[in-house]
Amino acid sequence: MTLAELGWDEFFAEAFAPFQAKGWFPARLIRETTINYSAFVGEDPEDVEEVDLVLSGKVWHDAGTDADLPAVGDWVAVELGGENQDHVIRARLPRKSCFSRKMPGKSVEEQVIGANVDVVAVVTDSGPDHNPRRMERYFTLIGRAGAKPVVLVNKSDLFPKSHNEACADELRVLCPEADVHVTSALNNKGLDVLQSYLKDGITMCVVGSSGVGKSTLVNQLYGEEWQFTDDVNEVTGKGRHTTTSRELVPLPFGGMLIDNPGMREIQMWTDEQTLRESFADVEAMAIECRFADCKHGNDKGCAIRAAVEGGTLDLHRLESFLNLDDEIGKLRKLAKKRQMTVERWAKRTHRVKARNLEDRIQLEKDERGDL
Ligand SMILES: Nc1nc2c(ncn2[C@@H]2O[C@H](COP(=O)(O)OP(=O)(O)OP(=O)(O)O)[C@@H](O)[C@H]2O)c(=O)[nH]1
Ligand SMILES: [Zn+2]
Repeated sequence: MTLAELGWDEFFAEAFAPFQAKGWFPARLIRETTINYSAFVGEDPEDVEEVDLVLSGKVWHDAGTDADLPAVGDWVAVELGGENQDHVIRARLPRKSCFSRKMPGKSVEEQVIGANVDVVAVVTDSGPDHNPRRMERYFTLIGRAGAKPVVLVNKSDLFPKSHNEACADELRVLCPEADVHVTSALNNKGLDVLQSYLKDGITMCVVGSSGVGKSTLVNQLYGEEWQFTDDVNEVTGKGRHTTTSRELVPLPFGGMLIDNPGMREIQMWTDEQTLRESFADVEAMAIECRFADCKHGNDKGCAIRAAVEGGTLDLHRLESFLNLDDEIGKLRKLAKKRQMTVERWAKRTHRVKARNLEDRIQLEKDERGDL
């Protein structure tokens, strides 16, 4: 494989020029674990080689936030170590694009899902997963990343053609920049369009709710079972996935895919605003209630209760609406807990990553303010 096939171009070559003078090599990060990174290093630009890397204390130290740290998809400058020496990431090159999300809650902490991502494919279906509001959130993330949005309305075999098309049209209106395709990953139908995006040097992320068919699709593209496993847990009877690290995988016919467990979490993020928005229809009904302070209980002239009695509003939905404040409280707690876990995790990985002795010594010096 060549550097160019990995996406190396003039933009990165120019950014790399000062590091070349130091005898370092360009590399693209393909995997990130809690202890180190793996990358394809272009010591020979026409024949890259996979190596493990550690992060230099300087890069770690200079990173103002987690989002500044090298992430899967990043191009970095690497100093190759001799025998029994670590190969060290000396610098991260600027990103052309960065697919990231904000942590839920009030925090402004940014979490990088993949760096230098060209195309983000959102997998959904025209049935239970169809949710224009959630799709809007995806489109916002993708737009901010500077990537091309592609939507796959999957599981087309399960729904009538007209239904799939209506759903696709709705999404096209929602995001005119997006290419929307109807697919059936299970039957390998419509997936050939993806190959028109996956050219040499192009990196794609596949995101979407659990169970919409992302792994099925990726396996179809890859032509064989990739790192996704689908063993069925004997106790729960449910399939489970063993993908634990972030990974960039070159595809046999060109292009690359980034898989990232973080992407699987996107569908779980909800925030107060989304929760409120999802009850917009009920809130609109409340305007029709006779009294402005209607509690939608036994109050006279309550439009919401009338809707429940008339069968146009589900009772469960009304109950959830009445519990909205509770729900928001729970959400805030959850977001806080999740954020604390992430922060703790990030601190730990920082420490572990600077495990290269020389870097640690430098780091301690830096921290003491020595020269
Ligand atoms: N009928 C039908 N079933 C599909 C299709 N694509 C995937 N499935 C099935 O949907 C189920 C979930 O598919 P996965 O590929 O594991 O879904 P996923 O998006 O990777 O799910 P997570 O790993 O939980 O995020 C499996 O039983 C698939 O066989 C499709 O196009 N049609
Ligand atoms: Zn009311």
